[in-house]
Amino acid sequence: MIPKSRGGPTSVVIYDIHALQERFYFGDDVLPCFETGIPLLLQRLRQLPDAENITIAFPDDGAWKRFHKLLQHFPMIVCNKVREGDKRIVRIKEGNPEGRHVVIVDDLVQSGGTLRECQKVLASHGASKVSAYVTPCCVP
Ligand SMILES: O=P(O)(O)OC[C@H]1O[C@H](OP(=O)(O)OP(=O)(O)O)[C@H](O)[C@@H]1O
Repeated sequence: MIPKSRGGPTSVVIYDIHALQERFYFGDDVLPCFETGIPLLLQRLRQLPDAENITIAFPDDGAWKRFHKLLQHFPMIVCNKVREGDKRIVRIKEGNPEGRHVVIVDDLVQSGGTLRECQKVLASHGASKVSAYVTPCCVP
């Protein structure tokens, strides 16, 4: 329960909301404001000693659609992901990780299976280092 503030509805800032319909979760006493954490990621990437060797990877089309415009000055890798029961099968659809520090950007981590499988496929195609950035993180 979020109490109303003295000035009216309380503002709640949500970073990288997973599904836009989740904004209707709040009642009239809450004013949700939508932001993205990508500027923080960009700031961090600029500080890295290998900033010139960064490639961004999206584990699936959903992540690509959401974030690619904000990261378009980096080389990119787009993957395909299919779920089979509890398994996630990730394949590279376009882009080349060879010799690159690849930063996976996704819109959610839940079990970590997608990140793990994505890391494996990037490493097996020659990525020199794999990191990940995800804003909403549901820790079971
Ligand atoms: O950490 P995990 O348990 O692997 O879950 C995280 C993944 O789940 C969602 O994708 P989903 O396969 O549901 O497809 P979507 O992109 O259409 O949401 C989300 O986009 C992540 O890629």
